[in-house]
Amino acid sequence: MSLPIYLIGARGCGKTTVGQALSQATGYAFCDTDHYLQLTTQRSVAQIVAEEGWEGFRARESESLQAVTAPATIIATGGGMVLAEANRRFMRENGQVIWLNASPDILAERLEMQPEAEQRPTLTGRPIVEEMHDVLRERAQLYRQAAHHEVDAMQSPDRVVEQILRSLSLARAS
Ligand SMILES: Nc1ncnc2c1ncn2[C@@H]1O[C@H](COP(=O)(O)OP(=O)(O)O)[C@@H](O)[C@H]1O
Ligand SMILES: O=C(O)C1=C[C@@H](OP(=O)(O)O)[C@@H](O)[C@H](O)C1
Ligand SMILES: [Mg+2]
Repeated sequence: MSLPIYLIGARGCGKTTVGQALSQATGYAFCDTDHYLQLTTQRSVAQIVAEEGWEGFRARESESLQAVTAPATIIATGGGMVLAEANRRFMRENGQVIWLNASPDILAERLEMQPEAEQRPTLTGRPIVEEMHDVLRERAQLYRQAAHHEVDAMQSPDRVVEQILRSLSLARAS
């Protein structure tokens, strides 16, 4: 059975973009937990947070992780999926977990170019560069704990896909 592949990492590291390319390269299905929530609730992340708070969003996000998990599927998670210990354990136990790692300055640069504010309401109320520094300071250890493999996400999406495929085949060979 082909285990699901979970992509984790901060906002802007490319989980959605790389996930779609990896799906093309492998023939696996593609799912994005934020898109799943948008479809099933007919609301954006910003609307869910406005109506239910971040706590409500996090509960829905954890449910979406379980709902989209299936064999032979690439799953792009939201950047905060790793905050819950149960989600970190679930991903590690049910699939291969890949951390797309990029520096806070690169992440901020990408997010400034493509903010998608309805899907990415502010987490801290601080300017984006400071926010990404704060977020990685808090979460880097959680991404590291959850991941089976870490990949440099500051390369082109095609190179990131290649590196993921290499990590997975090396893992299978060892
Ligand atoms: N490897 C990459 N190199 C350059 N830009 C990228 C890369 N990956 C993603 N991007 C860009 O960064 C932005 C956020 O990408 P996205 O896939 O939505 O990230 P995430 O799902 O991790 O938040 C998009 O504008 C996307 O085109
Ligand atoms: O980092 C976070 O806490 C979040 C990241 C977003 O997803 P992306 O990482 O796909 O941007 C989305 O789930 C939500 O706005 C919360
Ligand atoms: Mg995304």
